Formats: sequence, C-alpha cells, structure tokens
Amino acid sequence: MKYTLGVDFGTQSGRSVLVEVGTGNIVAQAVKEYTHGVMDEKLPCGKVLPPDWALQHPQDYLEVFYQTIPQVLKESGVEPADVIGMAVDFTSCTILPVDQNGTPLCMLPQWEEEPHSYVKLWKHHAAQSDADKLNAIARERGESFLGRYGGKISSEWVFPKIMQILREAPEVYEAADRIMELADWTTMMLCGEEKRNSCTAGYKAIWSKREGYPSNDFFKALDPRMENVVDEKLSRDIYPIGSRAGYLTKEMAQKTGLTTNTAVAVGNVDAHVSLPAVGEVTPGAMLLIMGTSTCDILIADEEKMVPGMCGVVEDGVEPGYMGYEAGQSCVGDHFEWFVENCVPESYEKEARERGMGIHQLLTEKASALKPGESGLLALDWWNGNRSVLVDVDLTGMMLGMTLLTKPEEVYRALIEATAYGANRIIEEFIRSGVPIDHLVACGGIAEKNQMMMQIYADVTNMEIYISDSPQAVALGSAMFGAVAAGKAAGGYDTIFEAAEKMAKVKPQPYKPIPENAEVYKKIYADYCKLYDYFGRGENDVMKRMKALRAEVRRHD
Ligand SMILES: Nc1ncnc2c1ncn2[C@@H]1O[C@H](COP(=O)(O)OP(=O)(O)O)[C@@H](O)[C@H]1O
Ligand SMILES: O=C(CO)[C@@H](O)[C@@H](O)COP(=O)(O)O
Repeated sequence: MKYTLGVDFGTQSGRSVLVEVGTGNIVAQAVKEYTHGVMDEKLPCGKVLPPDWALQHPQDYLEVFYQTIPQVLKESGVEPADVIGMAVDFTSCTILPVDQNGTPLCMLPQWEEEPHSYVKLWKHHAAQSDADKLNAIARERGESFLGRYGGKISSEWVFPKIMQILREAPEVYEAADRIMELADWTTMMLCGEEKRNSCTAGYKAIWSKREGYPSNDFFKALDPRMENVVDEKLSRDIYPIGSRAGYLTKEMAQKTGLTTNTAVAVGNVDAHVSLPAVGEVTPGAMLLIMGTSTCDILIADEEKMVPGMCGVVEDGVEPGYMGYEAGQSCVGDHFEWFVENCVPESYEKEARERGMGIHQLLTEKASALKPGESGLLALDWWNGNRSVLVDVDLTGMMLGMTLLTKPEEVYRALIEATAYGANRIIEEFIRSGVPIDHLVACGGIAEKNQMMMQIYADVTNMEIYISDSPQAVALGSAMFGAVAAGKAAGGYDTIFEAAEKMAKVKPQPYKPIPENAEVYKKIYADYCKLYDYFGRGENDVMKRMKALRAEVRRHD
C-alpha cells in the first residue's frame, strides 16, 4: 500500500492528512492551531496595527509541518518510505517578503517590529486605496486583463498588497529579494526549490498562460519604482498545477520523519485544490468551499466575462478547462463573530451543561424556525464583499430587530444572508453565460452544519451534493501529491486518474423544499434591493461610517 500526504493551511490552523493512494481513504490526520493566530490587532512585540490589517507569522506554518507530519506517521504506523508524495495548499492571496535565502524578513531581528515584513493574509484589507488606483489606471489604459477579473482587481490580490508595502514601507519593498505566495514559500521550505504555481499566479497575480503578466509599462504607471516588479520581486517561471516541484530535502525529511524520496507537488490554493477531491465536478456544477470564507469554483469550456468574479484562468483548476473563481470574504467568520461577541451567558451555560458546542446549540434552536419567522434580513458584508461588488469597504447590516429578537434568530439570519450572497453570485454567472444547474459543497461548514446546507438548497433552489471526505481540501492536495510522485512510484500520472480512484462525494444531495424556496424567493428580492442600495453607491453610509471610524481612531 502506498500513501500520500496533503497539508492544508487554513486561516486559523494547518492540518496534515495521510491518505491511501488507491482509495483516497484517510488513515490519519492531525491539526495544529497557529501559535500567533491571525494578527489583526497587534504584532508579537505589542505594536498596534491599524484597522483592516490581517497578518500571520510564518514560523506557525513550519510548526504545522514539524508537529502534524510526525503525528500522522505515528498514529497510522505507516512506513515513511511508503509516503510517495505530498503537496501543500494555502489560503490565497497570502504573501510574504523574503530575503535572498528565502528567510522571511519578519524573522530577521531588524524587521520584527515592522508590520509590512510579516505575512499579509488573504483577508488583509488595508490596500483598498491601492486597488482603486490600480483599477483606475488599468481602465484608463484599456488593459484587457481587467475582463478576466470581473472588471476589478480586488484589494485582496497580489499587486494592491505590494503597492501598499511600497507606499507605506518602501524600505521593506527594497529589502525584499522576493515576494512570495505562501503556497509557494511553504513548498520551497519542503523541497528547497522555488517553483511558483500557475493557480496563485493566474488568480491572484494577473498572470495568464497566453499573455503572461501585464506589461512593465503598466506597472510603471502604477509607480515608477514598480516598473520591474515582476522580475525584481516575483518570477516569470510559473509551473502548472499537478507538476512536481522536487523531493523533500534532507533537513525536512529529518524534521518530519519522512524520506527524501517523497515527491513534492507545486503548491495550490486551498479552494481550487478541492475540485478533483469531489470527483465529477463538470461544467454546470459550482463547487462551494465553505469555511471561514467561501470560495466558489467552477469550470467551463469557454471564457466568459462575468462581472465581479475573482477571475477566469485557463487550466487554473483542471487542465483543459477554463476555471472560474468567485467568493464571499466572510461566511464562517460571521458566525464566529456572533458566537464570540453576542451570545448570552445563559446560552453558553446550556451548551456546557448539554456537552455541545455553541454553534450546535444555536443551530439546534435556529432549526426550529421557519423561513421568514424571525423577520430579520441581513447583508453578509461583515468582511466586505468579494463578489460581485468587489468592495472591502462595505460593512454588515441587519434589519428587523425588535425587543423580542433572539440569538438563534440572528444566527439564522446571518446564515441566510450568506446564502443570499451565494445566490447573487450564481445569478451573475448564469446571466453571463456560464451555466450552473447544481451545487457541490465541501469544507468545514459543509460537513458541520446540515441546517445551513438545507438553507442554501432552499435559497438557491438547487440540489447540493456534499463531499464524502471530512477533509476534502487536504484530500485534494494529497491527490496532487500522488500525481507528483507519478505512476512509476505507485501514484498517478494525471489528476483525472487520481480523481477516478480517490474522489469522494455523498450520493444523496440536499434538495430544495418548495415551500421554503417560495418564501426565500421573496426575501431574496428584498436582499437584492438592499444590496444595490448600499453596495452600488446610492447610499454610501457604510463607507462614511468606516472613514469616520478610521478618522476618530487616528486621533485617539
Ligand atoms: N457548526 C457550525 N456551523 C457554522 N459555522 C461553523 C460551525 N462550526 C464552525 N463554524 C465556522 O467555520 C469556520 C471554520 O471553518 P474551517 O473550514 O474549519 O476552517 P478554514 O476556513 O480556516 O479552513 C469558522 O469561521 C467557524 O465560525
Ligand atoms: O480566497 C481564497 C482562495 O482564492 C481562500 O484562500 C480564502 O478565501 C481563505 O479560505 P478559508 O476561508 O480559510 O478556507
């Protein structure tokens, strides 16, 4: 029996999952919460961060390798020599400035108090003014790439984040030998090779197989110091997903307990990597990877320009197809905010006494409600709107509250809001000529919350199939690891062959309940009115309040 290992780096934690190459069955898994978590208030030295920042510490990712890989080997009893391949997937766009040895600047004593030397997490939202500038210049110049990114480059993506570094800390920009996606940096830590992957380059760094990056002239127009940003800070050598980056280095083999014969695939994005893990995702299906945020991935034969999508990349998800991405920056994060800030002690007590988690308790109570019963309607923008408005400066909103409103009603309204947001994205794809007729879901939430999945089926009026692996994302990575090893070593030569044997999806979908769908259709119409009113400039109160908050804090 041969094995392959997937290492999935999420927002809060990283996990290793060891699976059988022949079946995709999990033999062991281990999770490590990041020691520093998400740094959105201060640096480890105590330095306070401005609003909208979200940083991480790269040492936390190495700890994931050092702790979880030995753990899965021990738990499974698998011979290290039988682990033929491995791969990493990472949140994205999550980037890091490094020196010529690949050492993160933040790990050098002279930079440890400089916020810009740390990992900028995907949900770092402090580069909106840079994104606005980039988009305005791209529009003025008639740059054709804009269409491939739904008409706007998000402030979450690579170049706005780099522009922010250059604007606020030119010395960090200068000192950085390279700026790397963490999918590529962690892969480089494993095999010693800098092999940048086509998925992050395509979706997050405006790279395409046919056209490469935008021209140096375009970057010069952003800032003359950025004219050669691609050659000076990134790389033009891009490797297709599914290819091999190298083999584990001796040092990494020693630290993890694996051998130097383990092949390492080029890195991938945590969302996109899961498509093969749920098997038959063909044109017409949209895959939702539901966790802290939700990413929507679909493939189609043709390239269409879909307003507000994150991007369309040829071969970006599976070879031979156009891969589309859209998403919602805040899904599980809404519920986490709610359980951490708004749940009364009496509920906490009940959950403790009944030996259940607070999410389970709220879900149980919310399940007893009918659609529309709470009278609540929310806009799902607690962390901005990624698709289709592409605006991180939008904020959350809930209406309909009364003195009788209960926590489970708010919890359910937040869930419903994310379902409306998903439906808005689906409509945009269909309107633009990319067909969607059913959904497939995976990720932490798809596993954990049945009520939520039924609400999604009712709101979208579509069937939803669920992954049958509790770790679809890591399984996807493990599959790419098996492809990096290749058939001769006991793996597979293509991701399609791997999917035939290893992919898992439950046979029974969630089906829409017609009477619920009917009610949700009406509420959704009002959601769309509020969406346009607050999201498209008719009433910019959210932005004014956000600007005021920043102003007041500046003077604190
Ligand atoms: N039962 C639940 N129902 C809804 N959301 C949940 C539940 N349990 C956890 N969550 C949310 O799921 C998110 C974590 O999702 P997960 O897929 O495990 O991680 P990540 O997205 O970081 O990979 C958190 O934001 C948390 O609030
Ligand atoms: O944006 C992407 C992928 O493009 C995700 O990495 C990002 O939303 C974070 O994902 P998680 O919510 O941590 O699963």
